[in-house]
Amino acid sequence: MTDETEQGGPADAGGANGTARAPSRRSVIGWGGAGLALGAAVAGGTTLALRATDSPEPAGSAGAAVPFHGAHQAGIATAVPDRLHFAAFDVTTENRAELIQLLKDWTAAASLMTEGRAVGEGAFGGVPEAPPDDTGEAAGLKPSRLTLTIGFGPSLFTGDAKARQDRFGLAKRRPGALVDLPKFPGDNLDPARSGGDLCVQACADDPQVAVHAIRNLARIGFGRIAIRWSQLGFGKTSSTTPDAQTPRNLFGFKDGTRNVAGTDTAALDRHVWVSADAGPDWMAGGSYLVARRIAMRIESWDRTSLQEQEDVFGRDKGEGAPVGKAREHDEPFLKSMLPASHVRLAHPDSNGGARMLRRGYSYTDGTDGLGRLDAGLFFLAYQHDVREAFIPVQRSLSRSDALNEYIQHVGSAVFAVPPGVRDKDDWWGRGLFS
Ligand SMILES: C=CC1=C(C)c2cc3[nH]c(cc4nc(cc5[nH]c(cc1n2)c(C)c5CCC(=O)O)C(CCC(=O)O)=C4C)c(C)c3C=C
Ligand SMILES: [Fe+2]
Repeated sequence: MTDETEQGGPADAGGANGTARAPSRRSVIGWGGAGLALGAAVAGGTTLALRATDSPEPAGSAGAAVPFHGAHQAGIATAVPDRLHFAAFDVTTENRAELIQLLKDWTAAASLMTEGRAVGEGAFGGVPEAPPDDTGEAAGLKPSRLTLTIGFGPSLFTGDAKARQDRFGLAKRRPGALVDLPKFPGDNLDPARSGGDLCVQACADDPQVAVHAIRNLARIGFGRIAIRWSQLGFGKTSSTTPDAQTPRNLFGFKDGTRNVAGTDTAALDRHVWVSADAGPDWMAGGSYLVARRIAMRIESWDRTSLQEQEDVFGRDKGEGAPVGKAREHDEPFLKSMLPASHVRLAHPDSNGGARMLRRGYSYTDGTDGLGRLDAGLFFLAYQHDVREAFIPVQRSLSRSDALNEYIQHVGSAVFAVPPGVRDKDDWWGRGLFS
């Protein structure tokens, strides 16, 4: 497992999902302007030569690269960069071989982009008659700790919405844990912001790097997939690095205080990674992701007294300490909190020990027609089984949480997130299709 700090990871670049040094995209594209030279460099392992000629930033900087290959996909337990572009896709081809080829093409592109390299033969200097392989807007930008994480939605295993046939022969391979989420009280889900056959989570320090990654994957998939919905996020609301300062959500509270840490291998094994005996084989080392777009009623909240705000969460607003305690990381005493307080209801002791790794982001999409901020939390949580974590916790929150007066769930999706891509011969989803 990674041993990262919020600023980056170990100084060596070799470990699985650690943070590595990498060149700027401009320098690679400069080399790769000769097209074939870049292809050869990437395929033939002249990575070191490319790195040596560049002047990489120190490994701890925001410009560093996070290794793409490893036992687990990067973007789960790795440090959370500040920007997100999340996309859910519908698979439009009905052809299994085309879907497999897409996943191979995506893997190759993702591996390059996370290293700070351009897709294929780059954005410039190629054949004038053809569109360039890369769209170019990330040229000259650092890798920015870009992580790309793929997931497979329930609908991939059951066919398209109209016919419900088994398009890709995957029905028997659907994990028991990949259940459709139930409707919870208060849900006001927009189908146009929900579901998806595939998802890709792009996290990076630079929003342009994250957007470039999703844009290029969508472009590569043209004719085989179509974007169903996507979500931009900023200001991570939970970190996986407890030694760093806890970020604040749009209600002004520290969020992620008691999150699963990316360095806590025991908690990750127990609560986040799918174990080998849980089945199916192809999910061992993977995880299940729940994504919820949760609108936050900012104006109502801003007119609420400080006391009420603190009662809602069961923590104080400044320090983030639980009720009756002085420091943020003091152990909460649940009975001293109001029964409807968010932390009391969400705490593992109220949910049979259930935990999940949260790595959500704030979002704002301007204002609605009534002058209210269209803003909220894009909640992302990884767990080994949604039936044991998100579903029971959300069932309890949706019934009783005092926070419900100020929030509404408006989008929802669940995905099986396979284990990591082991090496350059491996590809996203190989286990599922083998
Ligand atoms: C179903 C899971 C959860 C949803 C949905 C959810 C929404 C949500 N949460 C906040 C703000 C905070 N949540 C905090 C703690 C917390 N929340 C969940 C789960 C869900 N939250 C858990 C499991 C926990 C940890 C409980 C514990 O172990 O004590 C906190 C407190 C700080 C912290 O520990 O992270 C805040 C603040 C918002 C605003 C929100 C929806 C918009
Ligand atoms: Fe919460």
